[in-house]
Amino acid sequence: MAEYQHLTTPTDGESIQMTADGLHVPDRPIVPFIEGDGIGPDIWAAASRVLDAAVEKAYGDDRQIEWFEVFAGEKAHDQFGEWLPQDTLDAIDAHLVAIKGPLTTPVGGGIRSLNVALRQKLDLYACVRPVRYFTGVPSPVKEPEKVDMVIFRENTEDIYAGIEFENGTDAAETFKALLKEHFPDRFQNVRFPDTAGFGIKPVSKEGTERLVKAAMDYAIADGRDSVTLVHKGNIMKFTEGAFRDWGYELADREYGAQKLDGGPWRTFERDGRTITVKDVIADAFLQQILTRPDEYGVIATLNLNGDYVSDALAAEVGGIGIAPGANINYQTGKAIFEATHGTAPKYAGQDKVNPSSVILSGEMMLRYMGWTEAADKIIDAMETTIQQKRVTYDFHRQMEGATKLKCSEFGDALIENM
Ligand SMILES: NC(=O)C1=CN([C@@H]2O[C@H](COP(=O)(O)OP(=O)(O)OC[C@H]3O[C@@H](n4cnc5c(N)ncnc54)[C@H](OP(=O)(O)O)[C@@H]3O)[C@@H](O)[C@H]2O)C=CC1
Ligand SMILES: O=C(O)CCC(=O)C(=O)O
Ligand SMILES: [Mg+2]
Repeated sequence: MAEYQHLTTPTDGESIQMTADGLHVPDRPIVPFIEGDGIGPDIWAAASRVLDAAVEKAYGDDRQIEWFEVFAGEKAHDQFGEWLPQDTLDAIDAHLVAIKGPLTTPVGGGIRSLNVALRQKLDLYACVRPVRYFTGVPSPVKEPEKVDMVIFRENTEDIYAGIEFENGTDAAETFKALLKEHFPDRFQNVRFPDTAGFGIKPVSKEGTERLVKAAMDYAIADGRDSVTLVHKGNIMKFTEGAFRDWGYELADREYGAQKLDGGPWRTFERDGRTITVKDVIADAFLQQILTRPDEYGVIATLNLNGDYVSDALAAEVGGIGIAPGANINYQTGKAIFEATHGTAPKYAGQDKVNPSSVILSGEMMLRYMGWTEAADKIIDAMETTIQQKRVTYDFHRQMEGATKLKCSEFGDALIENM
């Protein structure tokens, strides 16, 4: 058992473990949670009640989650003087599956993203964000029901690796000198070298392959008919372009994909189905998900593209109030489930925002744990409650004749509808 400086493991319950046969989930698993900053406490209060109710309604007394609070962000800083205590990493490491609320990242200076740090330190390389439509949700597009995609966003590389040099610092001067000495042709492309800051974007073959493999395996298991590599490889040839090429090579080598005539697209057969592996440049993709969303199923993309695409796609099906996600390492089984949105600080403490993103992240977590009956209860309750037009402010402002509920009341409505 992990030794903690400030935490005490719950005495009831057991850890989830990874075995040769996959995840072993006891009937009373200990699941660490981070409440989060800003709206975190509001949405977590509603979400934890909904998750407990779903488990109870599905399994009675036979199963129960033993919640284990761990700390990051402002709460950790206030209590322990640290933004991301080692205890928290150790607890998630030991219990494998965790769920978190959003954590604040200041723009410009200050701490780097704790959200990104958690993903990188635990090597949770796949950020999985399903985007689907619930009937009745207000949408800015004409046929939102055609949006049904699952984004696989690479979570550990790209510009998020944090290799940046701030203009005016010694580090930036050293980096500039190195660039000037060793790569004078590239240095001369720096338009204003005296004041430029720099960022480096690592993208590797291994990093690409494990992410694309996760997307391909998901497409096979979930009965999807395409995997699309989304990149900006025309401009960033050796990072985003390489992502595309390595993705196609993996499809050929590991899945037996065969090139179609006249282009780079491939197909392969699985379980009597043809799965297409294709690619699209990120800017074109962003317009096509508005004009022809039904042409896309599983999306594999790099870290920054995945961040942009997640919010853009969420907007088509009601916004980031209903956009769940998971950060997963499919080899170790470690996973942290979290909403796509952030801390929405202007709404903090008002019991106002939509808790659906974190509730649906919890639904993904239950499914990941194999507790599908409880997960199904959440989906059914979500469908019923939205069709009853009982919604939070974000949907209410765009819906005719809806009843506006507080965050906690929306949680109550879901429980009532289970
Ligand atoms: N994984 C994480 O923990 C993430 C953390 N962040 C961090 O969060 C902070 C704030 O970021 P910001 O750019 O404002 O983005 P946010 O996602 O926090 O909020 C942007 C807008 O999205 C809408 N929104 C967000 N959450 C909900 C919800 N639960 N229900 C309904 N609407 C919602 C609100 O729209 P409206 O104003 O229209 O009502 C809100 O103003 C930053 O520090 C950022 O770094 C950001 C993303 C992810
Ligand atoms: O870490 C952050 O503050 C932002 C992260 C983010 O936007 C995301 O993961 O979608
Ligand atoms: Mg984001």
